[in-house]
Amino acid sequence: MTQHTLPPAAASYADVVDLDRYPIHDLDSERGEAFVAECRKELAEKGACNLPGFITPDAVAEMVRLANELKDKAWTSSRPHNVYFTELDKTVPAEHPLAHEVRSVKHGIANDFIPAEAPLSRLYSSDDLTRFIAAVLEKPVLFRSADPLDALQVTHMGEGDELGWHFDRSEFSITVMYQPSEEGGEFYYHPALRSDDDPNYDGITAVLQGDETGQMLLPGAPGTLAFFHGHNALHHVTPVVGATSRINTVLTYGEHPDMKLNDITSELFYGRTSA
Ligand SMILES: O=C(O)CCC(=O)C(=O)O
Ligand SMILES: [Fe+2]
Repeated sequence: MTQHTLPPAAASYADVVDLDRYPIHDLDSERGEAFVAECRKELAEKGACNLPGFITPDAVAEMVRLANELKDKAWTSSRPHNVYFTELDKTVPAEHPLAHEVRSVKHGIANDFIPAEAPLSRLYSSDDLTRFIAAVLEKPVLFRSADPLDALQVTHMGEGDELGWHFDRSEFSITVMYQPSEEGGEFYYHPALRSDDDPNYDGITAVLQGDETGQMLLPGAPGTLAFFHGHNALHHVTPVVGATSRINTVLTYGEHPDMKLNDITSELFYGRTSA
């Protein structure tokens, strides 16, 4: 790896990350390497890696303030789907994962409404964060989203909103929690419930029927950054209870540059396309 970047005080995100605890600016040092190794170990063992207090309290507070200020810009997406986000298969029994529909409702504030100087926009645009994410995921290189709407978006979930059980289309996801709801809004997952070799329809059907065996809870305190293998871990967010919105961001990365949403997905999440 190349020697790089600025000392922490000069980094454009120095006020956003607790760099004493999480030295993403110093990955080539001994403590940086040890930190990455710990993250990899947790991700391998639990299917998720949870970094509480990653984002500083001031940066969290500013993101909550911005999210509330921009709330009326949010686009509501509420289309039912199956766990794979594929066309429902009418040839299988109704309880089969290919046919079973779940409910998801969320309100997304597109990247183009969020100021470039917002704490998370500054962090997301830094190469140090991209390098850190790639290092934990053991990728030689990763690219940030190039989508004008989807790059650094902020999601609100209000009372009654939820995300139904699903597998992510992407291999992994990275989330940043700003504000949990008072009750509900909890992220549960079943690590490695399927694999490339085994679709495990019976195991998925059991979860869809309410079986909680092997279920894990990803804690979501304000300021937490979490990695999870959402492609093989079935996961959901339970309905939000109470007047406090659950507010978070899903950070998007890919192995190719110029990554953009297709028009159908862009319309679904943001009510428009960027072209
Ligand atoms: O909001 C979360 O915690 C998870 C979001 C998620 O699962 C997704 O966007 O695919
Ligand atoms: Fe997901």
